[in-house]
Amino acid sequence: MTTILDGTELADRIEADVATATDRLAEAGTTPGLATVLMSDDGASETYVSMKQRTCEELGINSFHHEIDPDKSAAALFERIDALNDDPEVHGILVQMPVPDHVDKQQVLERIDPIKDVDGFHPENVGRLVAGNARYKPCTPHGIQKLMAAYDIETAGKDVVVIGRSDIVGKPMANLLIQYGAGGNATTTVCHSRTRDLGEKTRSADIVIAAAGVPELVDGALLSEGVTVIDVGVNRVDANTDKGYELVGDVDFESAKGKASAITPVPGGVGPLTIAMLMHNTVKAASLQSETAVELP
Ligand SMILES: Nc1nc(=O)c2c([nH]1)NC[C@@H]1CN(c3ccc(C(=O)N[C@@H](CCC(=O)O)C(=O)O)cc3)C=[N+]21
Repeated sequence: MTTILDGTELADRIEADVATATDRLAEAGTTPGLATVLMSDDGASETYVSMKQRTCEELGINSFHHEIDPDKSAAALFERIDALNDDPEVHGILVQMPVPDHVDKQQVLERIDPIKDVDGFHPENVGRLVAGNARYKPCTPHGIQKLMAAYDIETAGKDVVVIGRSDIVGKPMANLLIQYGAGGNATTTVCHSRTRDLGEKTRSADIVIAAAGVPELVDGALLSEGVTVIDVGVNRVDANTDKGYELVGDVDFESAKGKASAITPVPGGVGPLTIAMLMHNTVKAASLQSETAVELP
């Protein structure tokens, strides 16, 4: 029997608790606010940003959306970020990635006031995370930790293989996994496009976290019996559907399910948790900035 790890259900529960914390803060005079900034015409980015706005509204969080023409200069984006840094109603700022090639991503991340950096991508927050003193844990790795905890999937002493070394998922995920404490203490291997023999690594893993952005990279042949499989992929591949595409993970679900004791689906796995933890970080940001303590899930 393979357990399907239900991210949608857990995200709903986390969001209900975040909504309660939002109410407490609002009663104390601070309604949490999240600003999303989109500098892209990409359909997937538009979808994700609108999902974030909608979830804010459901939870009672103020949502402020800003679009910058992707043909504009980086200065246009920086000016907007500066204004949001100065806006007391905005507690969290998310600049949707990727930004256009002519905009230096690192400069964008460093421009955001670290206290408003609810993605946790500013070097100050990355440094805190690596030091074991995270302020805002990056949303996707944080969500994966919550999912494993909810299903009593132990990481301590386990062999975990992370596939992918992105700043958004792979690197922070590996950092959390090697830390002391709950959701950590794992023997962690980070694999990537230059890894010589991926299967050799993944077949000896207790937990495989696939975050390479390659559709169906991981199939049953790469896995051992009883493994836990976490699929971070959200790849849109052309298909004969209403939308003209189909959402495919980094894992070939059917063949992997044949080996796994537990596996996340796509959609309905990690994705919804990413959004839930963004809401969590936004309320934490409002709490820190208003110096009003609230209980968070
Ligand atoms: N600054 C920044 N922060 C991010 O957190 C960020 C980003 N940039 N750029 C892109 C990635 C991607 N991302 C997703 C969030 C939710 C789903 C999600 O909820 N997916 C649904 C399906 C959605 C659909 O139908 O397309 C699911 O998996 O069930 C997916 C992907 C956040 N990202």
